[in-house]
Amino acid sequence: MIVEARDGCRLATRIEGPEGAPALVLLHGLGMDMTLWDAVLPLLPGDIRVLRYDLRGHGGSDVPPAPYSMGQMVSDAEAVIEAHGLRETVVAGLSLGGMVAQGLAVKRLDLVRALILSNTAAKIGTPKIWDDRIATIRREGLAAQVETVLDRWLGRDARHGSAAGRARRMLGGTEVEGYIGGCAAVSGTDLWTPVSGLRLPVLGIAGAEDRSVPTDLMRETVELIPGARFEILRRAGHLPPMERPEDWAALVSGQLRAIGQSGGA
Ligand SMILES: O=C(O)CC1=CCC(=O)O1
Repeated sequence: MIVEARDGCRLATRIEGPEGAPALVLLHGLGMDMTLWDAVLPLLPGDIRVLRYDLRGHGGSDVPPAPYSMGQMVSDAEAVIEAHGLRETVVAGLSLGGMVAQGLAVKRLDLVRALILSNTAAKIGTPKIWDDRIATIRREGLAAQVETVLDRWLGRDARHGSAAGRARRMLGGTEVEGYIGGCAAVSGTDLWTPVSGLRLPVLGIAGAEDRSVPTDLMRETVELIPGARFEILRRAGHLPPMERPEDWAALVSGQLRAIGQSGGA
């Protein structure tokens, strides 16, 4: 289903699972698309509804001219969740998607019952780092940067396996304008203060070999929220849902059960 955002940007969405069941919303990261979740979907409990979509500028969604703001991306998430008639969802976001998830919880707690934050933080990098990256991509194109990004994303085990091929396809399929738009959204985001005011169940999942969002950076964000649980996946980089789908899905399934969103299987 296509959902139109407030500014007319058309977002490609997909929903699966039993109607009326508690919902899990999946938000991918920069240079990715909703196929990030393909390997974990069959491993999640059968009694939840799973909604995923391609962020603006990514996958099958429209690619408006850069830059994009975090406000726009949070508003997109609101539009997608509301268009599917959902409330009180569990929102799981990875990297840029995790920033959108945090921003959504700050703005619309009625839509967010719990957060699963994967390989993300309240603030990632510095404006200088992102400005440099944007300038490089504008100059050289994204194709020239694919191997550099994959090197940052993937843990040692995944570099030569099937996950590398799938990650390369996602990144290679991303348009320069969409990637740069997403870089600008990350660059302009610092959720440190508002996230420290959040009170809801949170599971943080880091990859021990993540070179994009190191475990300590992620831990600092998770520790802002009292009671949050933090897990580090061994032998995983920035894309555990692709690199370690069984481990990532087991953590998420356990959390869904712990907060009463799933009865099991
Ligand atoms: O591409 C990267 O290096 C890491 C990243 C930061 C935000 C995001 O979504 O990806």
